Amino acid sequence: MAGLRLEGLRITRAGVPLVALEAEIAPGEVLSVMGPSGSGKSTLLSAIMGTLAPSFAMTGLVWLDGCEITRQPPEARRVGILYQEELLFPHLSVGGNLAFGLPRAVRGRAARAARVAAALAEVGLAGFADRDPATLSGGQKARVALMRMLLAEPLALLLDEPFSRLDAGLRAQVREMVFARARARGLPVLLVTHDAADAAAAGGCVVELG
Ligand SMILES: Nc1ncnc2c1ncn2[C@@H]1O[C@H](COP(=O)(O)OP(=O)(O)OP(=O)(O)O)[C@@H](O)[C@H]1O
Repeated sequence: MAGLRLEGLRITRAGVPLVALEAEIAPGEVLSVMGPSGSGKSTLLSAIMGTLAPSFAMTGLVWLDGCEITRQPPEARRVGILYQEELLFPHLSVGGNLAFGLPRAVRGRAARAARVAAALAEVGLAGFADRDPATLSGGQKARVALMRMLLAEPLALLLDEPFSRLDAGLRAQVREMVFARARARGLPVLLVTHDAADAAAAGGCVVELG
């Protein structure tokens, strides 16, 4: 099936069960994962990214658009992730940050610049390519981080509390933008959050860990 599927996923640490999850996220849908601190939310995201620390053991399968990717190295997985912090490269311009996300297959200066310009325009930041990321507001940084990740053409999107540092008004605005851009591309989204309002805004199913 298209989308992200976790089949009988079980993660243990020193033999102790931490995460057990069965889930299917269709293209354009969101699954919210909630649970107390330490319940394994970030560990679950690492398992999907392929970056699970060696102290954990995992069984079960991860499927992406019908391909089983459980043992694929992280760089081969077309999975995008946004963290609590935007993690923009401070030594690159906004455009440089965006170009970093572009696949190598997009060749030629003009073609790459056009993709970057279109991505900026898509989130209302036309003309921002030469700006220093340090001069952006929190909401603008969040939009750049989103588009850098989407320019890499992921097949699924993982969100590790990316709205938690934004204040209430901005939070709703950025959240809507992330979900809308993901829906427009038909991406399955797995959202980790402590906030019931985030999960409600996502509109999909909610699972609780722990
Ligand atoms: N690299 C690691 N090696 C061993 N144990 C780890 C490692 N990383 C996390 N843990 C432990 O695994 C458990 C789950 O951690 P995880 O970060 O997945 O929780 P979380 O639900 O994301 O928590 P929070 O909401 O606080 O971010 C915790 O008990 C944590 O201490």
